[in-house]
Amino acid sequence: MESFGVRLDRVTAARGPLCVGIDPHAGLLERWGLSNDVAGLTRFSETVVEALADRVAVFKPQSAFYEQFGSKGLAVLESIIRQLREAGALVLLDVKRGDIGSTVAAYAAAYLDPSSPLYVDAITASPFLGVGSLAPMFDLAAKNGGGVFVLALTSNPEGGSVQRAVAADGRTVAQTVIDEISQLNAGATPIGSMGLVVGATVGDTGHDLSRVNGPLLAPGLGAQGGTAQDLRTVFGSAIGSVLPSYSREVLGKGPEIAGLRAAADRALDDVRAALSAAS
Ligand SMILES: O=C(O)c1cc(=O)[nH]c(=O)n1[C@@H]1O[C@H](COP(=O)(O)O)[C@@H](O)[C@H]1O
Repeated sequence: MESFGVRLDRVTAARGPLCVGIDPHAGLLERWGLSNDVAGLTRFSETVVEALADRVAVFKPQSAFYEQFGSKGLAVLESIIRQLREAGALVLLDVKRGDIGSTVAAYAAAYLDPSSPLYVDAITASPFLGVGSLAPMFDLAAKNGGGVFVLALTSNPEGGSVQRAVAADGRTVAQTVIDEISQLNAGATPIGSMGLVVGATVGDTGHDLSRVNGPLLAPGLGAQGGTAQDLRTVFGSAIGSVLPSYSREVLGKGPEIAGLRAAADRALDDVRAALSAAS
């Protein structure tokens, strides 16, 4: 099986470096004229699939918005994961999982084992029980051509108090995460399969991202105030590995198919301009 890094490189070369988050907030459902229930969730999700599945490289459904409707919500999630993947996109499921190693192995089986109903190309993970506790995820991802995106410097204002705390060896917690993920990606070409999450809102991080050799997911664009121009400041020389991610900024332009497509095109134009200006 080809690695996630190889597959990501190919799909972003063909479709452009863009991730669209699928976050069916109650407020968005209302704006789209949909009910805040499973029927509304289904209609919303299928409209995003119809508008964008064949043109955007990566989709990041936010699991929480599906989980809140129980098994019926998860059935919708399973269905759109399948449709997005059949349309040639990669699915990065935003679940931010993390636990002790033996439990992490079960999360890995849930999302990164091809026989699972919720199998996806990659997931988000939380490293705050120790990056090493995520090893079963890294192992299963590597075995099956999957990816794991580990939180490093998140876009929310509260993140810094934990992530920028200085550990006993003088590095910040975030730099420790960055360094451990860098080791997992060492030597991979064209890019490794273990990613990091660094928010577009965090400014000049003061952290060294130069050796990650893996994809850098940048959420926080649009609704949270980050702009494509900010990416240069945040990522510096690592900007070539950035996967910019927009949710509400694109979804807010629905429910018309044309509106969603125009918003995704605009986002891609913005990030392309920012990434090429930097190279
Ligand atoms: O892991 C993430 O995707 C994530 C990390 C982070 O630091 N900040 C962040 O906003 N996210 C997610 O990215 C999405 C942002 O949505 P918008 O603000 O609408 O673009 C949400 O699903 C968040 O859960």
